[in-house]
Amino acid sequence: MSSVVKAEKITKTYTGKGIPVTAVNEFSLEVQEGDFIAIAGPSGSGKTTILNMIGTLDNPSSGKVFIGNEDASTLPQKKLAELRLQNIGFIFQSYNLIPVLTCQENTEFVLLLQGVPAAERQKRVNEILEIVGLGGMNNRFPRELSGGQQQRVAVARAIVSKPKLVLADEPTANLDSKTGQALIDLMLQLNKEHNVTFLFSTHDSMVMDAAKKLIRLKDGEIEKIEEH
Ligand SMILES: Nc1ncnc2c1ncn2[C@@H]1O[C@H](COP(=O)(O)OP(=O)(O)OP(=O)(O)O)[C@@H](O)[C@H]1O
Repeated sequence: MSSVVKAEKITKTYTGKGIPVTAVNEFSLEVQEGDFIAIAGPSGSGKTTILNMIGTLDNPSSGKVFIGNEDASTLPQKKLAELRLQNIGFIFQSYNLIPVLTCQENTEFVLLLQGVPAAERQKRVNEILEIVGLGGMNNRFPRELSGGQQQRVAVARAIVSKPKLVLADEPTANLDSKTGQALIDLMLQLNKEHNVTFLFSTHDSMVMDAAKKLIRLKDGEIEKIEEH
């Protein structure tokens, strides 16, 4: 199995005005193709900080992140942005849909950035909206969708470019338990049938139960790893 991303003893220390805060301390993880991993821990334990560093949205204070075999710290910004665009899909807790764009436009945004031609974009968007259960809703705006449907658009947008890895920061946090379970089932299906690799942060016991590997975090450090 090949390594999708690897974190090697990544540490993040925030040095604001007061005392420096070490949010994450020497966290290491290798994510392999096909993994379905959750990072769980109390509020403030460093989950989001870890995902941001693994997604190369934020730099570690020390330690290294590898995307495939590339050491992210040695790459120029432009190359890093390209590598991120080609390899990683993001699902944020707050959906982060663009309100003035329709489902179709929100979903195809990454494909536009990748220079995929219009006909191919249309085909892929239709396919993916069907997969996430939003077939035919291409022209709806986010405000015309429920929270669960908006989260599905966020999932569609994250997977439409067929990234190697999807990073999902508390994807079920704003959903009721039924909608949350449906979203987990969808991600499990994508993992099984389309070999999409997932790394979550979560407080949600349903996500923890679904995870094949569960990393319990405490005060920025790994407390325990459970394999299911
Ligand atoms: N930009 C920042 N500046 C200073 N401290 C920060 C910053 N971002 C996060 N922190 C601190 O780092 C620690 C870890 O935060 P992080 O958001 O990663 O936790 P989390 O586990 O994702 O929490 P939650 O479950 O509440 O989202 C917290 O103590 C937080 O206050």
